[in-house]
Amino acid sequence: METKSPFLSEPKTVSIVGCPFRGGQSRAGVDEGPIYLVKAGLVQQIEELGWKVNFNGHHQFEGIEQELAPIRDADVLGTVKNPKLVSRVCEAVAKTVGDHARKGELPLTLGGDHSLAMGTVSGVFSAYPDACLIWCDAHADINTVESTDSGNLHGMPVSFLLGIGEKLPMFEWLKPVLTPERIVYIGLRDVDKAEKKILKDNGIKAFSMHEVDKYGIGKVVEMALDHVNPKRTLPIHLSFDVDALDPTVAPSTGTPVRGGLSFREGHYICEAICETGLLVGLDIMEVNPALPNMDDKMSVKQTVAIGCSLTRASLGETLL
Ligand SMILES: NC(=[NH2+])NCCC[C@H](N)C(=O)O
Ligand SMILES: [Mn+2]
Ligand SMILES: [Mn+2]
Repeated sequence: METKSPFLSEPKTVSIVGCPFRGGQSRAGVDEGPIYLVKAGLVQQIEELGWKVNFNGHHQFEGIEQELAPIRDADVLGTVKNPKLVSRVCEAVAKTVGDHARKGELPLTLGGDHSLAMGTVSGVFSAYPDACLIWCDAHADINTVESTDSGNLHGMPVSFLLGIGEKLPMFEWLKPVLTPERIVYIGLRDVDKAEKKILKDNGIKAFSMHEVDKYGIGKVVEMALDHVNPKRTLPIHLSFDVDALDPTVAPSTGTPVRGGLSFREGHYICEAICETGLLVGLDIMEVNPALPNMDDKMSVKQTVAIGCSLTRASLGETLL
């Protein structure tokens, strides 16, 4: 770890924000993701790369969950599921992540489902308003309240961050911190029809698996950075949904889609972003240790290990 960050304080510190949360989607188990990642030794692995690590236990959302329990079954607005719960949790995450970022620490958020990115991106962009966002995912997660078929908020965080679509009253706290030219996608291959239109109408740059096949991952990451960060001066937030990887590589996730990134392609993205020296925020999302089924311990081990190795690659682990 020789490079000195223009943004982070010394000694370089990672603050882990463990988010055992699943309210943005319907499959049980994704709330166990952060617990498994830490149990696999992630704290020590990051320390071995030369970082100071803050981790004081996972975020406790019980207070919020209990307080909202009486409205639990009624927490639906139109088609949108759990909007009050997701909003309250993301608001808390935004505050925690923002506080770490303002102190010059690098917040590492362990999901939990990808709705949490409303919190992580809000938090990081409150500290770095000119930051850019690199979103690695099979999905665009840019459905709006109007366009969603599933009603799951983990399919909508990007539209909320951009401030497009109908604004739900409980998300009053969430400011549109993101602009369309400051986000770029890598790995897309399961984008809803309405989402394709949103991407097009807003001129949002995306490198799908088609572009990864066509140009190779090296060129794709270079083009993605050229788009959001042409002079390589702006802070970078990387939000990595493990379903960006092929299901043969990362099987334990809620919405797997075949034809994804290889093991190396996924890690290359993290390594190349690390090499810029501009990373200020990182999310590792959608690791679900209850999938594909309770008996498949090998798949869980493999996916948790990849959550850890993607993190290490983002934080300076090199092959040589
Ligand atoms: N973070 C995720 N895994 N998102 C999957 C979203 C799938 C689908 N587009 C939806 O809106 O529900
Ligand atoms: Mn996804
Ligand atoms: Mn996602």
